[in-house]
Amino acid sequence: MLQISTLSKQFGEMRAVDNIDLAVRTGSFYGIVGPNGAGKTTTLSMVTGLLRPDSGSVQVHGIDVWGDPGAAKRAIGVLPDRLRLFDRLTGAQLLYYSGILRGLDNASVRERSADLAAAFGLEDALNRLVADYSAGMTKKIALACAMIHSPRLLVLDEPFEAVDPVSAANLIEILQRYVAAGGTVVLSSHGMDLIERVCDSVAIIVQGQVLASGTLDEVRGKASLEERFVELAGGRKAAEGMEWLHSFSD
Ligand SMILES: Nc1ncnc2c1ncn2[C@@H]1O[C@H](COP(=O)(O)OP(=O)(O)OP(=O)(O)O)[C@@H](O)[C@H]1O
Repeated sequence: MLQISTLSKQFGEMRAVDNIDLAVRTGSFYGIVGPNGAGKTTTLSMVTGLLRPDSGSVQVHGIDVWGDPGAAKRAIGVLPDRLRLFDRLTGAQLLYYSGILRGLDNASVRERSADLAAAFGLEDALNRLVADYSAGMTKKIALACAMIHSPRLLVLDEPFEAVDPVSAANLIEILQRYVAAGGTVVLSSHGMDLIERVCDSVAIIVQGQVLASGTLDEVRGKASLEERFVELAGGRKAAEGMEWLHSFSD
Protein backbone atom coordinates (compact mmCIF):
# COMPACT_ATOMS: atom_id res chain seq x y z
CA MET A 1 0.00 0.00 0.00
CA LEU A 2 2.87 2.34 0.78
CA GLN A 3 6.37 2.18 -0.64
CA ILE A 4 8.93 4.75 0.47
CA SER A 5 12.19 4.64 -1.51
CA THR A 6 15.43 6.46 -0.66
CA LEU A 7 13.51 9.44 0.67
CA SER A 8 15.56 12.41 1.86
CA LYS A 9 14.94 15.93 3.11
CA GLN A 10 17.44 18.48 4.29
CA PHE A 11 16.74 21.78 6.08
CA GLY A 12 19.92 23.84 5.74
CA GLU A 13 22.66 21.66 7.21
CA MET A 14 20.17 19.40 8.99
CA ARG A 15 19.47 16.07 7.28
CA ALA A 16 16.01 15.60 8.74
CA VAL A 17 15.28 12.48 6.64
CA ASP A 18 18.26 10.54 5.35
CA ASN A 19 17.62 7.93 2.66
CA ILE A 20 14.61 6.24 4.21
CA ASP A 21 13.18 3.04 2.71
CA LEU A 22 9.97 1.57 4.09
CA ALA A 23 7.29 -0.75 2.79
CA VAL A 24 3.85 -1.02 4.36
CA ARG A 25 1.59 -3.82 3.17
CA THR A 26 -2.15 -3.49 2.67
CA GLY A 27 -4.06 -4.26 5.84
CA SER A 28 -1.14 -3.39 8.09
CA PHE A 29 -1.30 -1.38 11.30
CA TYR A 30 2.12 0.23 11.14
CA GLY A 31 3.75 2.24 13.91
CA ILE A 32 6.56 4.74 13.50
CA VAL A 33 8.51 5.61 16.61
CA GLY A 34 11.59 7.70 17.25
CA PRO A 35 12.97 10.36 19.60
CA ASN A 36 11.93 14.02 19.33
CA GLY A 37 13.35 15.52 16.16
CA ALA A 38 14.06 12.10 14.59
CA GLY A 39 12.29 12.96 11.33
CA LYS A 40 8.92 11.22 11.77
CA THR A 41 6.74 14.22 10.94
CA THR A 42 9.02 15.22 8.05
CA THR A 43 8.73 11.69 6.63
CA LEU A 44 4.95 11.54 7.04
CA SER A 45 4.56 15.02 5.48
CA MET A 46 6.43 13.82 2.39
CA VAL A 47 4.35 10.64 2.27
CA THR A 48 1.10 12.59 2.25
CA GLY A 49 2.11 15.17 -0.36
CA LEU A 50 2.42 18.05 2.11
CA LEU A 51 6.20 18.50 1.86
CA ARG A 52 8.27 18.03 -1.28
CA PRO A 53 11.20 15.61 -0.84
CA ASP A 54 14.72 16.55 -1.96
CA SER A 55 15.09 13.07 -3.43
CA GLY A 56 13.46 9.66 -3.39
CA SER A 57 9.91 8.61 -4.12
CA VAL A 58 6.68 7.61 -2.42
CA GLN A 59 4.07 5.29 -3.91
CA VAL A 60 0.61 4.94 -2.39
CA HIS A 61 -1.53 2.14 -3.76
CA GLY A 62 0.71 2.12 -6.85
CA ILE A 63 0.40 5.90 -7.39
CA ASP A 64 3.45 8.15 -7.27
CA VAL A 65 2.57 10.77 -4.64
CA TRP A 66 4.71 13.47 -6.20
CA GLY A 67 4.01 12.40 -9.81
CA ASP A 68 0.22 12.39 -9.46
CA PRO A 69 -0.54 14.10 -6.14
CA GLY A 70 -4.27 14.50 -6.82
CA ALA A 71 -4.85 10.78 -7.34
CA ALA A 72 -2.58 9.82 -4.44
CA LYS A 73 -4.31 12.22 -2.05
CA ARG A 74 -7.69 10.70 -2.88
CA ALA A 75 -6.40 7.43 -1.46
CA ILE A 76 -5.07 8.97 1.74
CA GLY A 77 -6.62 10.37 4.90
CA VAL A 78 -4.25 12.55 6.89
CA LEU A 79 -4.00 13.73 10.45
CA PRO A 80 -1.08 16.17 10.25
CA ASP A 81 1.15 17.02 13.17
CA ARG A 82 0.35 20.69 13.49
CA LEU A 83 -3.35 21.00 13.14
CA ARG A 84 -4.31 23.90 10.99
CA LEU A 85 -8.05 23.64 10.88
CA PHE A 86 -10.62 26.17 9.78
CA ASP A 87 -11.55 26.67 13.38
CA ARG A 88 -14.10 29.41 12.84
CA LEU A 89 -16.35 26.64 11.52
CA THR A 90 -18.42 24.48 13.81
CA GLY A 91 -17.51 20.79 14.06
CA ALA A 92 -20.47 19.94 11.82
CA GLN A 93 -19.42 22.51 9.23
CA LEU A 94 -15.82 21.27 9.26
CA LEU A 95 -16.97 17.69 8.68
CA TYR A 96 -19.31 18.87 5.93
CA TYR A 97 -16.50 20.85 4.29
CA SER A 98 -14.13 17.84 4.44
CA GLY A 99 -16.71 15.49 2.96
CA ILE A 100 -17.75 17.81 0.12
CA LEU A 101 -14.10 18.60 -0.63
CA ARG A 102 -13.56 14.86 -0.98
CA GLY A 103 -16.40 14.57 -3.48
CA LEU A 104 -19.07 12.99 -1.27
CA ASP A 105 -22.72 13.86 -1.82
CA ASN A 106 -24.81 15.70 0.75
CA ALA A 107 -26.61 12.67 2.12
CA SER A 108 -23.41 10.63 2.56
CA VAL A 109 -21.68 13.51 4.32
CA ARG A 110 -24.56 13.89 6.76
CA GLU A 111 -24.79 10.17 7.47
CA ARG A 112 -21.03 9.76 7.91
CA SER A 113 -20.75 12.93 10.03
CA ALA A 114 -23.37 11.56 12.43
CA ASP A 115 -21.57 8.20 12.64
CA LEU A 116 -18.20 9.81 13.23
CA ALA A 117 -19.56 12.23 15.84
CA ALA A 118 -21.13 9.32 17.73
CA ALA A 119 -17.97 7.22 17.47
CA PHE A 120 -15.80 10.04 18.82
CA GLY A 121 -18.30 11.28 21.42
CA LEU A 122 -18.61 14.68 19.76
CA GLU A 123 -22.39 14.79 19.23
CA ASP A 124 -22.92 17.59 21.75
CA ALA A 125 -20.01 19.62 20.37
CA LEU A 126 -20.96 19.55 16.69
CA ASN A 127 -22.65 22.94 16.73
CA ARG A 128 -19.85 24.70 18.60
CA LEU A 129 -16.91 26.46 16.94
CA VAL A 130 -13.83 24.26 16.61
CA ALA A 131 -11.81 27.21 17.99
CA ASP A 132 -13.56 26.59 21.32
CA TYR A 133 -12.77 22.84 21.43
CA SER A 134 -10.28 21.39 23.91
CA ALA A 135 -7.01 19.95 22.53
CA GLY A 136 -8.38 16.40 22.59
CA MET A 137 -11.68 17.38 20.97
CA THR A 138 -9.77 19.21 18.23
CA LYS A 139 -7.70 16.10 17.61
CA LYS A 140 -10.86 13.99 17.41
CA ILE A 141 -12.66 16.26 14.93
CA ALA A 142 -9.50 16.34 12.79
CA LEU A 143 -9.39 12.54 12.87
CA ALA A 144 -13.04 12.37 11.88
CA CYS A 145 -12.31 14.72 8.95
CA ALA A 146 -9.39 12.48 7.90
CA MET A 147 -11.67 9.44 7.75
CA ILE A 148 -14.85 10.79 6.19
CA HIS A 149 -13.98 9.83 2.60
CA SER A 150 -13.07 6.22 3.59
CA PRO A 151 -9.50 6.36 2.27
CA ARG A 152 -7.40 3.24 1.64
CA LEU A 153 -4.55 4.57 3.75
CA LEU A 154 -4.73 6.59 6.97
CA VAL A 155 -1.58 8.48 7.92
CA LEU A 156 -1.90 9.72 11.48
CA ASP A 157 0.78 11.81 13.17
CA GLU A 158 0.48 11.30 16.92
CA PRO A 159 -3.27 10.62 16.90
CA PHE A 160 -3.50 9.82 20.60
CA GLU A 161 -1.76 12.92 21.90
CA ALA A 162 -4.15 14.79 24.24
CA VAL A 163 -6.90 12.20 23.70
CA ASP A 164 -8.45 10.77 26.88
CA PRO A 165 -8.21 6.99 27.53
CA VAL A 166 -11.85 6.24 26.73
CA SER A 167 -11.69 8.13 23.44
CA ALA A 168 -8.33 6.50 22.65
CA ALA A 169 -9.86 3.06 23.21
CA ASN A 170 -12.76 3.99 20.90
CA LEU A 171 -10.35 5.25 18.28
CA ILE A 172 -8.26 2.08 18.48
CA GLU A 173 -11.37 -0.01 18.00
CA ILE A 174 -12.42 2.08 14.98
CA LEU A 175 -8.95 1.72 13.47
CA GLN A 176 -8.78 -2.01 14.16
CA ARG A 177 -12.11 -2.54 12.39
CA TYR A 178 -10.90 -0.40 9.49
CA VAL A 179 -7.73 -2.50 9.20
CA ALA A 180 -9.68 -5.76 9.48
CA ALA A 181 -11.76 -4.58 6.51
CA GLY A 182 -8.61 -4.06 4.42
CA GLY A 183 -7.65 -0.49 5.31
CA THR A 184 -4.07 0.41 6.16
CA VAL A 185 -2.94 2.61 9.06
CA VAL A 186 0.45 4.28 9.48
CA LEU A 187 0.79 6.22 12.69
CA SER A 188 3.50 7.84 14.71
CA SER A 189 3.37 7.80 18.47
CA HIS A 190 5.50 8.08 21.55
CA GLY A 191 3.24 5.57 23.32
CA MET A 192 5.30 2.37 23.20
CA ASP A 193 2.71 0.30 25.07
CA LEU A 194 0.04 1.43 22.70
CA ILE A 195 2.14 0.64 19.62
CA GLU A 196 2.96 -2.79 21.04
CA ARG A 197 -0.70 -3.41 21.68
CA VAL A 198 -2.16 -2.34 18.35
CA CYS A 199 0.51 -2.40 15.63
CA ASP A 200 1.63 -5.49 13.73
CA SER A 201 4.70 -3.77 12.32
CA VAL A 202 6.94 -0.95 13.41
CA ALA A 203 9.86 1.21 12.30
CA ILE A 204 12.29 2.93 14.64
CA ILE A 205 13.64 6.17 13.16
CA VAL A 206 16.64 7.90 14.74
CA GLN A 207 18.37 10.96 13.27
CA GLY A 208 16.54 10.64 9.98
CA GLN A 209 17.39 6.97 9.42
CA VAL A 210 15.43 3.76 9.86
CA LEU A 211 17.45 1.77 12.37
CA ALA A 212 14.98 -1.11 12.62
CA SER A 213 11.80 -2.08 10.79
CA GLY A 214 9.63 -5.14 10.32
CA THR A 215 7.05 -7.01 12.32
CA LEU A 216 6.79 -6.10 15.98
CA ASP A 217 8.49 -9.37 16.96
CA GLU A 218 11.33 -8.86 14.47
CA VAL A 219 12.02 -5.37 15.78
CA ARG A 220 11.79 -5.94 19.54
CA GLY A 221 13.23 -9.47 19.61
CA LYS A 222 13.18 -10.70 23.21
CA ALA A 223 13.14 -7.18 24.67
CA SER A 224 10.21 -4.79 24.96
CA LEU A 225 9.73 -2.20 22.24
CA GLU A 226 10.67 0.51 24.74
CA GLU A 227 13.97 -1.23 25.60
CA ARG A 228 14.80 -1.66 21.93
CA PHE A 229 13.88 1.97 21.28
CA VAL A 230 16.08 3.28 24.11
CA GLU A 231 18.96 1.08 22.93
CA LEU A 232 18.73 2.33 19.33
CA ALA A 233 18.16 5.92 20.35
CA GLY A 234 21.50 5.90 22.19
CA GLY A 235 20.45 5.02 25.74
CA ARG A 236 19.16 7.20 28.53
CA LYS A 237 21.08 10.21 29.75
CA ALA A 238 21.90 10.20 33.47
CA ALA A 239 20.13 13.08 35.23
CA GLU A 240 23.24 14.80 36.58
CA GLY A 241 23.91 18.42 37.37
CA MET A 242 21.14 21.02 37.72
CA GLU A 243 21.77 21.27 41.46
CA TRP A 244 20.38 24.80 41.20
CA LEU A 245 16.94 23.26 40.69
CA HIS A 246 17.05 21.88 44.21
CA SER A 247 18.26 25.09 45.80
CA PHE A 248 14.79 26.71 45.92
CA SER A 249 15.40 30.40 45.43
CA ASP A 250 12.80 31.67 47.93
N1 LIG B 1 10.47 23.46 8.30
C1 LIG B 1 11.59 23.14 8.94
N2 LIG B 1 12.65 23.95 8.89
C2 LIG B 1 13.80 23.64 9.52
N3 LIG B 1 13.99 22.51 10.23
C3 LIG B 1 12.97 21.66 10.31
C4 LIG B 1 11.71 21.93 9.67
N4 LIG B 1 10.88 20.89 9.93
C5 LIG B 1 11.59 20.03 10.69
N5 LIG B 1 12.84 20.47 10.92
C6 LIG B 1 13.90 19.79 11.68
O1 LIG B 1 14.00 18.48 11.18
C7 LIG B 1 14.21 17.55 12.26
C8 LIG B 1 13.12 16.50 12.23
O2 LIG B 1 11.90 17.09 12.67
P1 LIG B 1 10.52 16.29 12.73
O3 LIG B 1 9.46 17.26 13.06
O4 LIG B 1 10.38 15.49 11.49
O5 LIG B 1 10.81 15.31 13.95
P2 LIG B 1 9.81 14.29 14.72
O6 LIG B 1 10.49 12.96 14.70
O7 LIG B 1 8.46 14.37 14.16
O8 LIG B 1 9.88 14.87 16.20
P3 LIG B 1 8.78 14.89 17.41
O9 LIG B 1 8.75 13.52 17.99
O10 LIG B 1 9.38 15.88 18.37
O11 LIG B 1 7.47 15.35 16.85
C9 LIG B 1 14.28 18.38 13.54
O12 LIG B 1 15.63 18.65 13.84
C10 LIG B 1 13.56 19.66 13.16
O13 LIG B 1 14.05 20.77 13.88
